[in-house]
Amino acid sequence: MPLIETTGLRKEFTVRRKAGRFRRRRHAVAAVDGIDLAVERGEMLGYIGPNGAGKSTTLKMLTGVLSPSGGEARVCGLRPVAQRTRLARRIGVVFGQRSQLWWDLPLRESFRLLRYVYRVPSAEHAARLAECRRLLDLDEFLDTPVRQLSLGQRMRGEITAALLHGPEVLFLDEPTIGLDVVSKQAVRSFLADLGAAGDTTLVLTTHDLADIEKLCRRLVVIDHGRVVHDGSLAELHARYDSRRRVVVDLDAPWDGTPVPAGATVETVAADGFRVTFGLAGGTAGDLVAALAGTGSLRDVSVLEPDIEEVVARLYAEPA
Ligand SMILES: Nc1ncnc2c1ncn2[C@@H]1O[C@H](COP(=O)(O)OP(=O)(O)OP(=O)(O)O)[C@@H](O)[C@H]1O
Repeated sequence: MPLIETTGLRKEFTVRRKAGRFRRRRHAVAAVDGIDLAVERGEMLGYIGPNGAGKSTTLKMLTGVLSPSGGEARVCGLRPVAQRTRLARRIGVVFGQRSQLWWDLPLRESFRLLRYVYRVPSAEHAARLAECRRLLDLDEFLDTPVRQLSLGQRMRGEITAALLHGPEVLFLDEPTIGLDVVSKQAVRSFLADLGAAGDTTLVLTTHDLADIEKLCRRLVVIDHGRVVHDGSLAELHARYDSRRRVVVDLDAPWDGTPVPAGATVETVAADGFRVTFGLAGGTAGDLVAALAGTGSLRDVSVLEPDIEEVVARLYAEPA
């Protein structure tokens, strides 16, 4: 049975819109418009989409913060709103905008209090905390009040706080937003290792494409509250015919040597000494072997398809 399952999940908000000079009329707007989703244990799911697509609203319904207007959701076999307290013991939540730490207390004290909130056995709590301290480098600021932590330090604290009770699912809403390059990398590698260990199912929303590349084996893309893609990043590239590129530097200007099927010349630069090929099929090895036969091959680099390009194309498609 999937660990997370939704059928026809919907959320409508009522908004007031101008209707004439002084009048306002109420309108129902579907922020989430019929989402069917099944996530198996151990998956690392990227839940992405443009601004206002309905990502946070979905996560709020899955974590029991918001009641759906229609459809069904089950997380760990529980109904998120009706069984919110039981669910809280089985999931961890990291929402960039909201903190689960005590603002005036040192980080260490927040962690201690969370042990009582979730009634975690002392040895389990100590073991998980020790691991997070080591992997997320917490020791330097463990005794600092939360209000004095930098954003990157606080995020590492939030992730630890969400994991101390050993949740089966970790929901993260924009976990790397606003972090500097070093903190981003620390958070990403930690989450990658956590996901790879296989015990924790990760669901994250992000606008950072590097998060997606590093963390999400499966991508669910939503737009206007509906799923517009569900599959791996590789499938997304295949759908948009993304190409790998091979850039070669030559000892003599390019003379139009025949290349294997699937390879096409995209650009010729540096007076013919640098050629970029697009690879729609075949391997970079076949192309390089063909070029090596000319005797003028000096250097080769292979560029993976550009995720930015493919996601921009996907977001630009009408829902
Ligand atoms: N409490 C609310 N009342 C009215 N409308 C809301 C409310 N919360 C969200 N919305 C609307 O629902 C839609 C989806 O919002 P949501 O926050 O889920 O999007 P998102 O995909 O998380 O966006 P972002 O990437 O910008 O965070 C938006 O049009 C938003 O304005």
